Amino acid sequence: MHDHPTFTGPVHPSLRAIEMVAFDLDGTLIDSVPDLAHAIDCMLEQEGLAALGEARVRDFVGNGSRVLVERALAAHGLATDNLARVEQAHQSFLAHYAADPSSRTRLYPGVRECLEGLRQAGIPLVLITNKPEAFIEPLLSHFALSEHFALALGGDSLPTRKPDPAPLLFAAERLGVLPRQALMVGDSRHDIAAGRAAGFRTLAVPYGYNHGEPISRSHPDYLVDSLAELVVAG
Ligand SMILES: O=C(O)COP(=O)(O)O
Ligand SMILES: [Mg+2]
Repeated sequence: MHDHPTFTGPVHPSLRAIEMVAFDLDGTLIDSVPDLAHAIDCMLEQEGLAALGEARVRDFVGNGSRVLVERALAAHGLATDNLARVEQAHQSFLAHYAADPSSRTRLYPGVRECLEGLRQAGIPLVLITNKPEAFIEPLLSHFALSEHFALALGGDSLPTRKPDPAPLLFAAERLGVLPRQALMVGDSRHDIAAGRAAGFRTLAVPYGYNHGEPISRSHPDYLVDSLAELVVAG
């Protein structure tokens, strides 16, 4: 077990006996909805549909890019069983998002301190997002966070994504850590469900995207207002 020698204060109880921390990305580390909503609205404009804006799009985030696009089309009353139309809209969204995934996106307060503190304590970190893998590296490098993660998995890296536990179990096995020695940190019920199904401990932040519902309803093992609470004296 690590002895967490460089923490400035007491170790947060969620980290006791933890040998790997898995972080969600959107809504946990980064407030990405402004860029996601912009790309959705550009896609909608191309499809001859009205923009939805950040407040609407925020509640659609959490199950990957294709479901995000389906929800945006459904908000306009369009059936999502028209696969060709969904595919075209998805490709349009991906192209718009790829053109600018970060200029309106911000790191949440406490994130950098948390990642740096955990790294200094020698705890390996992994990133497990439902967003397509292609966007992970551009975003992490934009915020100079790439070096913190031993492994990063996207929603299309494996056959299944959160709330399925497969990416969490894959990461634990890759790092040689038992599920009960791992902590899943996220903002959505899909993170908590995946963490629980994988046998990880779970910790939630309340400020992200959870389809408009309080994350406390998912009964995470821990809830913190800021990730800084993991590494500073409380
Ligand atoms: O892309 C999404 O739907 C959500 O991504 P996340 O898993 O990083 O929150
Ligand atoms: Mg999230």
